[in-house]
Amino acid sequence: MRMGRVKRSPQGLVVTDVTVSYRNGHTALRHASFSVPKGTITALVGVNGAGKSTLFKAIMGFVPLSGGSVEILGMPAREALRKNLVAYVPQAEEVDWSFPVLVEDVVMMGRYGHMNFLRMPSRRDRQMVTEALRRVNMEAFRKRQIGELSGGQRKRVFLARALAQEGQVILLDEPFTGVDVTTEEQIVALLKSLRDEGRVMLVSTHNLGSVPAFCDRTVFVKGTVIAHGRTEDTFTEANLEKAFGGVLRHFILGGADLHADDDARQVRVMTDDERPFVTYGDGTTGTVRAKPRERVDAPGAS
Ligand SMILES: Nc1ncnc2c1ncn2[C@@H]1O[C@H](COP(=O)(O)OP(=O)(O)OP(=O)(O)O)[C@@H](O)[C@H]1O
Repeated sequence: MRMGRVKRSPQGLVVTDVTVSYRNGHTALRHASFSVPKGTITALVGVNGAGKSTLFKAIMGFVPLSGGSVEILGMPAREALRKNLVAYVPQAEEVDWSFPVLVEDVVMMGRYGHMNFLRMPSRRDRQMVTEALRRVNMEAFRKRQIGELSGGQRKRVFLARALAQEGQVILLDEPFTGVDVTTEEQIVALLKSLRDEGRVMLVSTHNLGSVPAFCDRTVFVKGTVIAHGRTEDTFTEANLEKAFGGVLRHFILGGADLHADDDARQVRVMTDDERPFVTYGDGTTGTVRAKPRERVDAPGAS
């Protein structure tokens, strides 16, 4: 009797030895490798220009790879993209907001890949759009022009488009930039519920403080992947130093306890088990005071 093949449970995303060079000859990523299991939220962190967006573009097939490969849900990236399994929520700057289009139309774009060439929305398509708008709390805005919305509302609309697409792998480029605390909390809650459905979320962010609070895994990027793995193992002072180097100041690690502190201009981030504390410029140390509603961006954040 022949034994059936043992089917491995597929990884969410496997990036192997990826190199990307732009047409001007600049190599933005060299030999980048990491993997992410299904049902996880992964943070992609690094300074401006580290290559985070390039990594997203490489996964989406927007830029050609000069080397390496990307596997998504156990299949080559091209196949997963063709099957509409990957959704991308771009940075706000990449979108032309003057283009006159209604919120519901933007979300319906997520359904295009599921429609035939005539692009006539079916009842199911319309239901999916309504459901997606409901999940991001934007139903009331469906007839508004996208250009009339606030930054946080636009983010939610693009997240709704990803949901309408039924993306199993969702790439979010800086979802918290220009977003108020309540919207950030709503987005985080939504990402957690999507994770519990077994989806894969990759989130590039400057807001290092919130990473330990909701990201299961962290990928540190600096022209390549310098560290990756479970957040509790990788979110260490050594990796933060490597990724953010000498510019590591003006922010304090501490998950929900993150706070800005005028006295802490020359902060070094230290982690003491799970309880972070800070060392000030003058060498004194302190524990982190709770001030959870404050956002502190890494240096160089736009
Ligand atoms: N189209 C392009 N042509 C040439 N070089 C580019 C192009 N896009 C990005 N780069 C360069 O590649 C490097 C990585 O850029 P990328 O946008 O991936 O960084 P990032 O980590 O996403 O930065 P940010 O946090 O500012 O969004 C930078 O040095 C950038 O100048």
